[in-house]
Amino acid sequence: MTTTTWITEPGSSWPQPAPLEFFGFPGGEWSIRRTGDLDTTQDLVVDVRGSGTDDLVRAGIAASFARHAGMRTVLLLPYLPAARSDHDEVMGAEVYATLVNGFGFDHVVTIDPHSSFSAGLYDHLTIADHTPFVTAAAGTWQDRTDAVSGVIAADKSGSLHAASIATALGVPMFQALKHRDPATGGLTGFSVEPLPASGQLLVVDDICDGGGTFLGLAGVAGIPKERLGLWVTHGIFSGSAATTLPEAFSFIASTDSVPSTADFTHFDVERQPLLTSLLAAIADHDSPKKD
Ligand SMILES: O=P(O)(O)OC[C@H]1O[C@@H](O)[C@H](O)[C@@H]1O
Repeated sequence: MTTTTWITEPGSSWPQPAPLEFFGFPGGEWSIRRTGDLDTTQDLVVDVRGSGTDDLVRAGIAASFARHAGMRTVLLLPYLPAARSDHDEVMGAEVYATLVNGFGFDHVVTIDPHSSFSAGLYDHLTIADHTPFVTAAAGTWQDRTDAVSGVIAADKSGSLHAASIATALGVPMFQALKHRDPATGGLTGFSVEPLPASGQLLVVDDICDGGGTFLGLAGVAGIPKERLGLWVTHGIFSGSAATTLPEAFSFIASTDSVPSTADFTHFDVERQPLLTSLLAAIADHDSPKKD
């Protein structure tokens, strides 16, 4: 279970655990109860990591409780469920957004959504900036090794985001391409622009699932793994990714948006905690704009 409840002063990025607990009825339904005094002048923040259906339903239960208690409600949903299912016959992105919208949160906060289409399906959505996380990760990596000399966009759809990261780091961006068969999920047709002969190269993308995108890219890049790093905002790392990715990348960094169970034996994945930044995005949203 990844659903956590917090209370915050409106506008604060420093939450306290909410005196609430979820419990299940014998029939399988979720509910919530107080475990102490609850200050209902504060915001109730519900924090869901990953896309577990029970976690999402618990979030809805918490929102209902808080609304009836007169509290403002905030949902932290850093990984938008099924955001990649935004163009096929099955539009999972719509289904999850409809579910979450039905919970009636006053604010929903995410980070690095897969597409503007998927993000646009959500009511009251604030998108936190993931750039500082990527630049911090790049800084950590180059402190240990050599200067980052370029950012690689893992595919066409990620090129705008990768370009903004390259700008933030003051380095050029290089475009990689791939083709995914929608029927099988199989990947073919990898290519990448000519890459610099020295310096560290950081591949930047929103999601790593099974890692095929990044292994295919590393294969055509022909760059030794000591010079190749990977940033993904949402690190699922499914299947064999935890063993195959470290064979191609010497540095892998992500956030804690998804409760990945990947076993990166003998390899440290830098996972940057999101909580305070997601809350800060709400505080920024709330504060009056200065001219
Ligand atoms: O190749 P894997 O890791 O399975 O999938 C991740 C890729 O699939 C895309 O939708 C994501 O944006 C990313 O480029």
